[in-house]
Amino acid sequence: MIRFVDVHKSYRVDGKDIPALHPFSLDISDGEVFGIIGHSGAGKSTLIRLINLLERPSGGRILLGDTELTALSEASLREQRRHIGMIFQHFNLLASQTVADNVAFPLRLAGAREPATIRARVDELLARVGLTEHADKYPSQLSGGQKQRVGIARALANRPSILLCDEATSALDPQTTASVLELLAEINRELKLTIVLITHEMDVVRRVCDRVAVLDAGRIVEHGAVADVFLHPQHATTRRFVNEALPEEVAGEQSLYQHVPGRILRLSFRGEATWSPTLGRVTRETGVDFNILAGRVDRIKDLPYGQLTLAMHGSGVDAALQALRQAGIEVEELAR
Ligand SMILES: Nc1ncnc2c1ncn2[C@@H]1O[C@H](COP(=O)(O)OP(=O)(O)OP(=O)(O)O)[C@@H](O)[C@H]1O
Repeated sequence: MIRFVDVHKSYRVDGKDIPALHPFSLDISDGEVFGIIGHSGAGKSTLIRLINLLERPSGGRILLGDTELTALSEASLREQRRHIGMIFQHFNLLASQTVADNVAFPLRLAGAREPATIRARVDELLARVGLTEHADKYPSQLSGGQKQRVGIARALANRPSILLCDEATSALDPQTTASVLELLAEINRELKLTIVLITHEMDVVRRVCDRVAVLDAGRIVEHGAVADVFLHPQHATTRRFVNEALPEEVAGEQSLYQHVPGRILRLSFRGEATWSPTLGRVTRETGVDFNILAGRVDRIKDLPYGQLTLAMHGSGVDAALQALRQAGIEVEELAR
């Protein structure tokens, strides 16, 4: 468990303390993928760098399990940091060293000396990230996605229990982003390590995170399970992020439907409800008619979900909405 207790952080600029993170408390559970999303300047990098005390908090306590990081000596803190790996937006690889040597670097730093032992561990790590063939290349000979895979192998070298990802896919194209996120999800599943990632893209959160915190101007304005936050965003900032990840019709842009007759509804299906023919059954039973204005069926991590925007007609609409809700479908009325 990573635990923040009444933590806050200010930076001293021109003799004045400027708050970057207002006081907050937050728990991140072992083995989860936790996303922190926010616009530029919201405080994401500050927050993630507090976890390994690359930034020291101005107040409050940070704990890893039972260990209070904020109370440790420099030597003990160095030891604790071995349990925390980190990957970066711009990879931060050593340009003059081969892929294998980049991955070996933290092993040597931690005291490994035996070449055969180092080589065996590097081979294992490169196999995990799919770069066995590239061991003797230099970073300049790799694509962005391959560089980030080297970064991941390097971060895993000393078997950390926490992996911090600082905008790890922001410099990558969508397809490469998807494959790096898939690798992170696999690592989380198989090695059971906790992943904390910061991003400004809701789609990254949707694909890999279990829970998310939304940061806005140094405050956590919303946090919870990704499915809850994604399907029912409460705060204006969260809504903007979610809507960026959706076609505007599904996002429920009300102006789009001003001239559409009927009651405009958005239905959200989660899990098994996504696959059952509830809408057909309910409309038949209540005698209502509907037309589909927009829709999307996708996944939030491993959870299938669907969102449909409909116009519904007929005297049985209220009964239909009640039956849909009873069947576990979430219904919002956008306009009537
Ligand atoms: N070393 C520093 N000295 C002074 N101010 C800083 C320092 N680092 C960050 N800040 C300020 O703290 C606030 C939060 O910055 P932070 O980098 O944590 O945000 P962010 O959400 O990660 O932004 P970005 O996505 O642009 O990296 C900003 O106003 C920033 O200018």
